[in-house]
Amino acid sequence: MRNVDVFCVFPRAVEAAVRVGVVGRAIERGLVSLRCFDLHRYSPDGRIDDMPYGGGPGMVVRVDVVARALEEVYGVRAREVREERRVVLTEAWGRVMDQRYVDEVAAGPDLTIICGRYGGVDERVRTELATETVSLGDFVLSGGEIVAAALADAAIRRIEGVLGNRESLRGESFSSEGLLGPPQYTRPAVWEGVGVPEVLLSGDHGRIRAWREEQSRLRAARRP
Ligand SMILES: C[S@@+](CC[C@H](N)C(=O)[O-])C[C@H]1O[C@@H](n2cnc3c(N)ncnc32)[C@H](O)[C@@H]1O
Repeated sequence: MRNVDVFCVFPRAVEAAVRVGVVGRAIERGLVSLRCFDLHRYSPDGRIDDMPYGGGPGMVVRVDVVARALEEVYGVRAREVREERRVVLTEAWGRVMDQRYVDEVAAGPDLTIICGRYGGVDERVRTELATETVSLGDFVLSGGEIVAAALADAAIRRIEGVLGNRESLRGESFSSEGLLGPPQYTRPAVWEGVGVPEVLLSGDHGRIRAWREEQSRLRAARRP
């Protein structure tokens, strides 16, 4: 994956969250691309939602608007986009994102994320246009923009060259089975009477490594 496209109602929200820090610099350097499209631009009448068939509260994002957006951006039939790209639809009940999924996305084809809003998205977006559904967790957000930003950030930082020092990926939470990132400390060495573990000040790299491994295991075992 080198290119990430997001289709949503609030593109600036995604841009603001992703174009910062290391990921923002990677985009500026052209290592990866991020484009965020406003679905309103692709509606023939300016409306991207309509009332649900069968009645009920909450408007539904229209499949024809999403399809037209995909067609205009990619220049192929909307159904064909998923033959070339991973097309992710954000859904509260979708596959819950974890590091394994993020790594799969980073190593896979270019990414398109379609964000829902309002009462949800016409089911035909899922069945006809998307390759998969993804969730940030078992709770309901107002829209998929936060999910898109989370997935884009997490996947882009796994791309070779994005982090100055790839070493920092090793030992990170979820990078190896049964381990979480160890506790970290920095100056001051004592803050309000609470000191840093002595081993970290010892300069003994073997002991420090062993302590960190042990802490990573403990943290995983005691995870709430
Ligand atoms: C208010 S929610 C709609 C919830 C929908 N009626 C349901 O019962 O699942 C609007 C949109 O936000 C997005 N969304 C909300 N929570 C999410 C989550 N936890 N993960 C991924 N997307 C979410 C989805 O795109 C959803 O269509």
